[in-house]
Amino acid sequence: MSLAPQELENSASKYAAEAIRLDSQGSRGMAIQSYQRAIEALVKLVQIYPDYKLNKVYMERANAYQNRIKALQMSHGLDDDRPTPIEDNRVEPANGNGKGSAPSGGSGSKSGNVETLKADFDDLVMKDKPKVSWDEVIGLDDAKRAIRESIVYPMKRPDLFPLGWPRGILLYGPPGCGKTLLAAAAAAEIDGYFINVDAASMMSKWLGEAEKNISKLFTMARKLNESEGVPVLLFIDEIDSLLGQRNSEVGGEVRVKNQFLTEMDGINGKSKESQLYVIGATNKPWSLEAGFLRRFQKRIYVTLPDNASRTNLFNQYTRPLNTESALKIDELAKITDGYSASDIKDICQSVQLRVVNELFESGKAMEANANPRPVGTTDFREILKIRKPSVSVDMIRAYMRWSDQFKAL
Ligand SMILES: Nc1ncnc2c1ncn2[C@@H]1O[C@H](COP(=O)(O)OP(=O)(O)OP(=O)(O)O)[C@@H](O)[C@H]1O
Repeated sequence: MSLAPQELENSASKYAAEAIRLDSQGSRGMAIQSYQRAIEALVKLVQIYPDYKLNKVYMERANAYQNRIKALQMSHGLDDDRPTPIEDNRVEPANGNGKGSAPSGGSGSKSGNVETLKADFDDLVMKDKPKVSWDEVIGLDDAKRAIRESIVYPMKRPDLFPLGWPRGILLYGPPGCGKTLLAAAAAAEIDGYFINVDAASMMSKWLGEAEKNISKLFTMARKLNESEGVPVLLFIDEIDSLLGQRNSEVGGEVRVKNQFLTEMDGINGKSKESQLYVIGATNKPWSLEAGFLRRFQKRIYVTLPDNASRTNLFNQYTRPLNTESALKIDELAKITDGYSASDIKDICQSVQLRVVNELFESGKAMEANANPRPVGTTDFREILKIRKPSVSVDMIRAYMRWSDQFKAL
């Protein structure tokens, strides 16, 4: 999660803690105001980032605060002097600032019987059998080979690996270059389960103790592997946030980190029968410390696409579009040096939107058989004027420097 949502989340959490404190002191009016602010921050978060994995949790919290406001208003109408009790059925605010309990509605209120809310850990964990083929992952030949060598071959012929093989793989590099796709393709090739979690959500204040989440996650992956007898690939995105400054609790980071290292040791020390792999992904490899890196014996740089890959990406993402026959894909590849694969996908989408908008603006969109005109090289040039690469040259230099020192294929 980038900075802005983190700030919103922090502010929601701050208002909620304040509301609960005021509530427990019987300051009804002020508590209501703070609950209201917490709700506003949560709702904003969900609106701005509609796909974020924690949204369900946020909405549940917002509903709980809303119910508490109703309960407070109701009891206010009934009896001015008696504060609504909130002692019963308390819910610890997840991990957060630990300043108080989440509202329960309390036995004294008529309508505010808010259920005990537990953020649902399972909501964060997407378990899937992906159908991504290696061909869909454009370029990245070194990364594909390294993943095949460490996951696919040992899977197929474990007898050829008497000394064991690595179970931890780190994919690092700029955002939007295919880390997730690569991991999904590996899971597809071995016909395994792909568990996709993002470490930043696991560290969220709203989800209970982060180290317990880590332990639940590994237990779940182990059980799945043992019970179904199929390989399990645990993909942990933004793995650097396990070390992060987000956990405000003193000592929290250390416990999370230690829990993770212990779990990784468990996996690396496993017998040949175990088919559990951990692929960690990060855009900030430099924030990982030595203990972490040691557990990922393979460290693979997932780079920006080169010229040939950009050509293939443009081919892939313009295929479903109606393009002019003279579309110069080679030129597009040349002028997009420095753009990520996901930038290129976005650019193709923007070009299509441009011609669709044109059609609507012409007033003809709803006429029978009305279609946008084909997209051409000029459309791409126009979009590129206003769409800069999402990764800076300085960032790329930083990845290369880090690679020189820590890459391990
Ligand atoms: N190498 C690639 N080949 C084809 N499409 C790609 C490639 N890399 C990225 N894309 C497109 O961009 C989208 C985002 O890429 P993906 O999520 O795999 O990147 P990532 O490196 O994991 O990024 P992040 O660091 O932001 O998680 C993909 O769903 C895919 O559509």
